[in-house]
Amino acid sequence: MAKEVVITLKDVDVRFHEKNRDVHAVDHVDLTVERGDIYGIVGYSGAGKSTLVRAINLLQRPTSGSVTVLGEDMLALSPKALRAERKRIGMIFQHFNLMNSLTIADNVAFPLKGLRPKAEIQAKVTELLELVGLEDRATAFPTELSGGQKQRVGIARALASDPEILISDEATSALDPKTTSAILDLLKQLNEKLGLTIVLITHEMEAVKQICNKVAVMDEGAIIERGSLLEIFAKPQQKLTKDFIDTTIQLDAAIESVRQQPAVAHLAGADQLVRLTYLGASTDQPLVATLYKDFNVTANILFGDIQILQGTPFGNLIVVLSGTQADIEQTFKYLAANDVQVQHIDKEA
Ligand SMILES: Nc1ncnc2c1ncn2[C@@H]1O[C@H](COP(=O)(O)OP(=O)(O)OP(=O)(O)O)[C@@H](O)[C@H]1O
Repeated sequence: MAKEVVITLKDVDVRFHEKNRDVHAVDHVDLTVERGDIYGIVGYSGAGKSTLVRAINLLQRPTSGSVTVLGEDMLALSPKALRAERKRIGMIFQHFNLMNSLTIADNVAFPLKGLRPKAEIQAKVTELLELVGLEDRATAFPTELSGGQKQRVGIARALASDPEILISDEATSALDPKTTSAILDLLKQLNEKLGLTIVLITHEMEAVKQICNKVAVMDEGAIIERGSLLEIFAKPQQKLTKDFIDTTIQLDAAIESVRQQPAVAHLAGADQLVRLTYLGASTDQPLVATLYKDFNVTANILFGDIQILQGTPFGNLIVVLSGTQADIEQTFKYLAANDVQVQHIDKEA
């Protein structure tokens, strides 16, 4: 059964006119998000990610295009109806945006103030603080908390009105890697437990890799590539996408150190230094064994990295292939037929 679409952006364009420059921040973007997705939007600073996601709840009105969220044509709503609709779309930010003069409990209660009876709000706040693991910090103030704890408060506050969608705008960018990972785990739990749909914008492919099921890559206001996480990691088409993926395996550093190894300095005859990338059932050992058994080509593994993406192995090997030129060519054909990507690496930088 097709999943319910909860966000549809059609031909969304955002332009800013400033005194000395015109900025085309979002360039005719189409985007479809289904219920239960954790949709990552990755791109460098200035790519237009924030502007794009702010168009979802109309914090940023598009210059043109249409925005449909949870069945509502957002641009057609009255100010009152838009306020109500925004309650269904929570948002968390890089710098948490907490009020330092209020306790943690009051920060979380803030969006509900005056909308529900006090006792009900109190019960809701207790429930939310439990959900994010901060039940014992209700009376503390934001300045007494670590960055990770502050983001947990941000998440609890964003969930106060029981939104169906959560927009995360670089929510882990100010956090160290361990805390980032814990916050991402929390988002994943909330996605599973509450059925929350999440749109996560980030400049870190590592964050996308950890929890997203879909990803779009943004550059200069446009989405240049998109697909399921596995599709994108298995067969990235654009150079920028490949660069982002390579950051998750620290490939540049690996190539650098591989180039120092004697096996590379003394490559013989037809020997080739290549990177093999594969996703799925084939693992490095059968692959390497097959190359030898069927093609007489040995693969000397100089670097190996295997990660599990949504339960599927994603492998990257840097190997020296040794054999006759003809055998190596047969090997490349075999690898291509088996969906193993081959990338040649120069032995010198
Ligand atoms: N209100 C605004 N007025 C003028 N220009 C803006 C405005 N908001 C964003 N821009 C410009 O639009 C472009 C895209 O910015 P945006 O913040 O959406 O990018 P981003 O990918 O989210 O980057 P970052 O992570 O640095 O925020 C940038 O050139 C930015 O300077």
